[in-house]
Amino acid sequence: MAKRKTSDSMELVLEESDAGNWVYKGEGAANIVLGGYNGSNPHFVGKVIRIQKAPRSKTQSATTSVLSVHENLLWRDIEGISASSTKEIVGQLYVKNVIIPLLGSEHVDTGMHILVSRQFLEAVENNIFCQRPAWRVDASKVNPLCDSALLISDHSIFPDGIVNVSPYISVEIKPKCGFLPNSRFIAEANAVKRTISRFQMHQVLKLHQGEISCVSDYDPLDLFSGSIGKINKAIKELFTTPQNNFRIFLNGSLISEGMAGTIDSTRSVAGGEFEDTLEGIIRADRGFRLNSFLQLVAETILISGVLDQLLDAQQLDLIDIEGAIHAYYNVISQHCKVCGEWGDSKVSKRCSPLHSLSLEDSLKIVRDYMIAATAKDCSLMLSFRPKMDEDQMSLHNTVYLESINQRFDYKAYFIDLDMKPLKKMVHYYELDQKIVSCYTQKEKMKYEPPNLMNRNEYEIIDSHFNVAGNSRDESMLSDGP
Ligand SMILES: O=P(O)(O)O[C@@H]1[C@@H](OP(=O)(O)O)[C@H](OP(=O)(O)O)[C@H](O)[C@H](OP(=O)(O)O)[C@H]1OP(=O)(O)O
Ligand SMILES: Nc1ncnc2c1ncn2[C@@H]1O[C@H](COP(=O)(O)OP(=O)(O)OP(=O)(O)O)[C@@H](O)[C@H]1O
Ligand SMILES: [Zn+2]
Repeated sequence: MAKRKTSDSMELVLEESDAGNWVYKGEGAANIVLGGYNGSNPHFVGKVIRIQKAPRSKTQSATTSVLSVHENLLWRDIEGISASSTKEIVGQLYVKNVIIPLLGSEHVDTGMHILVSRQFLEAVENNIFCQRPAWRVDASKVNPLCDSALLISDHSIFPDGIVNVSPYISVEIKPKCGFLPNSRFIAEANAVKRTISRFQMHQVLKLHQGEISCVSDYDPLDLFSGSIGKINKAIKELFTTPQNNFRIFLNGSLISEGMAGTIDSTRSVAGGEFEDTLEGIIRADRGFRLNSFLQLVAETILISGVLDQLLDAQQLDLIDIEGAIHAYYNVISQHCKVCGEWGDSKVSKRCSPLHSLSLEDSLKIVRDYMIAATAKDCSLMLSFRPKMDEDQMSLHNTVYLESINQRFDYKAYFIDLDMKPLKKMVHYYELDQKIVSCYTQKEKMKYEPPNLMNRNEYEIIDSHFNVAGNSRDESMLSDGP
């Protein structure tokens, strides 16, 4: 490992020979995460490194600027943002100045910027190839042209400096949007958005497009409800159909089978096997541990209140994408394509006042929408360790599970708090319309027997929703200006 002098500090540089000290931990659409460091540098113990990915379909260039002109305008109040030379630095400033004031510093880790050599990235790419889900490999690779990465605490472990005598267990939950929109800019044809959660409707589109093989009964509205019964139900549903919304780690290693980034995981771990895993963590008889564990997760969500702030941040999306899209066109000073398509209709008339807003007001609407988008897509990591000595002082919060009379230390951290690219606004609008219209069509089919339906209606859905091809567009993960 080398050290390189930068303008204001000495930074660590990860070289080719360091790659073997890290193991694959997981990935999302935009980043690959390595952990389990087994080298000799104490800076890296208990940490993960988060490395940008690049879509295979796009030629990468090292010279594109980090933020576009309009993004610089949108985020100009974040000190130092326009001078930031890498995505990681922009990301850190965003977390520090925008996200932490909303979610609190207790549950957020800004991480540290480190340098990585191209040889390090290429060696990582080779080393982790076999562990990555095939569909992620097809879509993207480690971006060989980024020269920095983010070093963050591994939130799936309990690093105390004390030798760990007791095992610990962590869950990662991607809660998604926990409220129903109530904006007057929602078209009447889309009124269903006011009563059914976006997650539930999106499941129908994902099923239709072949991204999942069965729909999940998880509903974010339950998870965010503040009612223990509903939170319990949400956690059970997440365990039953985890998809990419629920993962389990034992002593820092992923144990929920086949889930490392796969979107279609129908079951996390075999119930019986998991009962054995929980021995030594949950003080209950075999057969009762799983239920207690799921209860523990639900209780912790309730007593920690950690989702309350997240919900407030999500609700910065005040006027829904059907309103915010118009403010977006004001910000980029372009003719509004949505109003253009609606022509002289009722909807267009309802939304046209949005085009008379000042630039400042339009910027605020779009900024708040983008922040809410981050809050709707982040994940929560909850880690638990049984308290062996009830009287022992703890550095962590504790939770008491009455049903089994047992106390646990716990930690709660949000991960994946990335700034979303501004150009995604158009995608957000289009996806929203697709989700609602697919859901509405499918509901209609439920009540109208197929033989009475006009054949054209099926054709319209299939051509519109591209049944054969999976329409997930990972080109969005690298944002050009
Ligand atoms: O639009 P959504 O709700 O499908 O969310 C996307 C996620 O899909 P999913 O949670 O499976 O539905 C999607 O997750 P997956 O790739 O499906 O695991 C990403 O998190 C994506 O964000 P980004 O492009 O990496 O910044 C997410 O995009 P954003 O909407 O957060 O920008
Ligand atoms: N600080 C951390 N501690 C432990 N595990 C982590 C940490 N950060 C990320 N991970 C693991 O790596 C996976 C991918 O990370 P992350 O969600 O940040 O990727 P992403 O590409 O930004 O995701 P998305 O698809 O939502 O954009 C996570 O799902 C989690 O399992
Ligand atoms: Zn408009």
